[in-house]
Amino acid sequence: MKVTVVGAGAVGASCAEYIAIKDFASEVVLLDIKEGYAEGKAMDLMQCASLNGFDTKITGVTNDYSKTANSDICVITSGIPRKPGMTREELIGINAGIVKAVSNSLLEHSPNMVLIVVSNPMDTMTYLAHKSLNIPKNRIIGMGGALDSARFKYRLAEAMEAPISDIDGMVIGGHSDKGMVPLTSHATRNSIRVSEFLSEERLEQVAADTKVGGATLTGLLGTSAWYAPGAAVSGLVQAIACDQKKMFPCSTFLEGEYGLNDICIGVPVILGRNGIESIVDIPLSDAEKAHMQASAEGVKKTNGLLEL
Ligand SMILES: NC(=O)C1=CN([C@@H]2O[C@H](COP(=O)(O)OP(=O)(O)OC[C@H]3O[C@@H](n4cnc5c(N)ncnc54)[C@H](O)[C@@H]3O)[C@@H](O)[C@H]2O)C=CC1
Ligand SMILES: O=C([O-])CC(=O)C(=O)O
Repeated sequence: MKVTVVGAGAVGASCAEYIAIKDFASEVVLLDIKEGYAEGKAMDLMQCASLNGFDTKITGVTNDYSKTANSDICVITSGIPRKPGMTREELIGINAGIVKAVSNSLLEHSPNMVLIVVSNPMDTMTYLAHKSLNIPKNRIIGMGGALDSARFKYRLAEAMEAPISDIDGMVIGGHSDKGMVPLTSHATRNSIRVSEFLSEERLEQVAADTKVGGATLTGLLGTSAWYAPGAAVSGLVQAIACDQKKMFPCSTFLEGEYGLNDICIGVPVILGRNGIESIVDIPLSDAEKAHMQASAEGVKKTNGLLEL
């Protein structure tokens, strides 16, 4: 199983590290445009192998796509991250060109790849990949919901003073400060609805904190987060590589599902060897449906800025 990660920056390197530590891939190729950077990150990570006990071979290359040839899974993390006070949508001007060029180069060398798009604004970058590559939609996946759901569970556990392993919950919708739809009515602690433990006001606060999870970290760090993003990507890569048929909310091209068309946005999907094996239709409350609709309008507005 060969995995390529483009962008050896904060998220790309974190993702490569988690993939290696989980030890399910034979090879990870890190590619970056900055001379020597991916080679350096790969060497540093390989020097963790004997310490962390993995056999995954990590190599780094400077913009040489021939070394990515025949990858089963490719991940795009290349592009600029936001700074405090910015929205993800403001990154479109620089990142759209990068994502378009990188996704085309990847496809040229790995015609059967499953592609995971991470660069922001992620739903729009996933849509851009879908429009530019002309490959089956099940092979293009945007990562956002897996991370947002992890942050939702973190906030729920914090509010309940419970261990995170007790909590289950999911965030769908656009991966943006306003567009996320935390599915509070479906969230549970050991199968008991969270509304049994927390007041409506506290649950609203949990949802609000979840939605600005990325912005909060950007304010603290001066750039956006990388540990949980890297871990979330590695979870998707593992589900595909190991054909796990696990459910994650991911950005995928919709054709009528959830009443939406011609958009990539986060919905629950089953991930396996074919990428998106199926889209899962779950019942939403009227409020959740309205949030999803508003979220889709926001994503479509950003998509409108693309030169397709
Ligand atoms: N979807 C999600 O949940 C998340 C998305 N992100 C996004 O991921 C992206 C990367 O974030 P970081 O890793 O923190 O940024 P970073 O600046 O640490 O790394 C980005 C890397 O991309 C490289 N790069 C730029 N243009 C390239 C090209 N044409 N080809 C190959 N490499 C190129 C840069 O040299 C740099 O090393 C950002 O757009 C950020 O907003 C970050 C976290 C979560
Ligand atoms: O906040 C950002 O810009 C990066 C990101 O998407 C996240 O961490 O959720």
